[in-house]
Amino acid sequence: MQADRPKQYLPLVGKTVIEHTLDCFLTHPAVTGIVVAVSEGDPFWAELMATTLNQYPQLHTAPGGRERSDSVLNALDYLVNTLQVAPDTVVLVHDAARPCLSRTDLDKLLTLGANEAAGAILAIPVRDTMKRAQTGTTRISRTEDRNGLWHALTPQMASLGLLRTALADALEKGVAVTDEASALEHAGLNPLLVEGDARNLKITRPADLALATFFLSATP
Ligand SMILES: Nc1ccn([C@@H]2O[C@H](COP(=O)(O)OP(=O)(O)OP(=O)(O)O)[C@@H](O)[C@H]2O)c(=O)n1
Ligand SMILES: C[C@](O)(CO)[C@H](O)COP(=O)(O)O
Repeated sequence: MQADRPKQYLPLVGKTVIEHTLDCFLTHPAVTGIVVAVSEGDPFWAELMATTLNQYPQLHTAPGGRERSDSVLNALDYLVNTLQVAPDTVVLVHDAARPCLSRTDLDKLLTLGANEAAGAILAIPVRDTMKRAQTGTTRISRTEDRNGLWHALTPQMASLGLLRTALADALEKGVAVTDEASALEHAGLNPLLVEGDARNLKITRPADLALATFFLSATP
């Protein structure tokens, strides 16, 4: 992001990226608690927790990890060990860098995923023609069949006990898990794909911040 601070603390339409991300969950009646995984001694998070976020008792902090999957496991451990949350409780894992999640998409996931023992995730079908590059080059090797290909988004939803066991097992075996569904897949499960809105983008490049500004300004 070429920025002077981690991207989740960059300003976006009147507050920080992470405050927008949290909004959707802080205001949802079905969300009884939120655990945010942050690096130890993160001064930006400490400042938010001491000011704008200090009015939310349902907000908790767990230690961040080296990779995304380590942070997620730490947050799940915190739910079990510190908050004593029951294993059959439904959890949603969401990227701090996705500040444009809509209430409509969150409700759709909660509704369609409610009876899914294998979990459910927001995703969008691939629309463009997909090219496979020759290894290590920018030259096309072939065109891939896009039928049945989806972009994985977040939130990703599963029961706490199931996800924690699957994630811990995958990490122990050195399996690359870039999202929660990967861990569930590794456990032999087939989570449900719930079609979401492409506006739920992940802030990765400066242009994404401009898009997020547009989406959040256009949506009341
Ligand atoms: N050690 C890490 C890395 C990432 N994340 C979470 O995973 C989300 C998605 O990761 P991404 O934004 O892709 O992470 P980066 O490593 O910052 O990648 P990028 O190069 O895309 O900016 C982040 O928003 C953050 O919520 C985390 O909790 N712990
Ligand atoms: C979880 C995720 O946002 C789904 O698209 C993505 O996998 C995060 O991966 P990254 O490797 O941390 O960018």
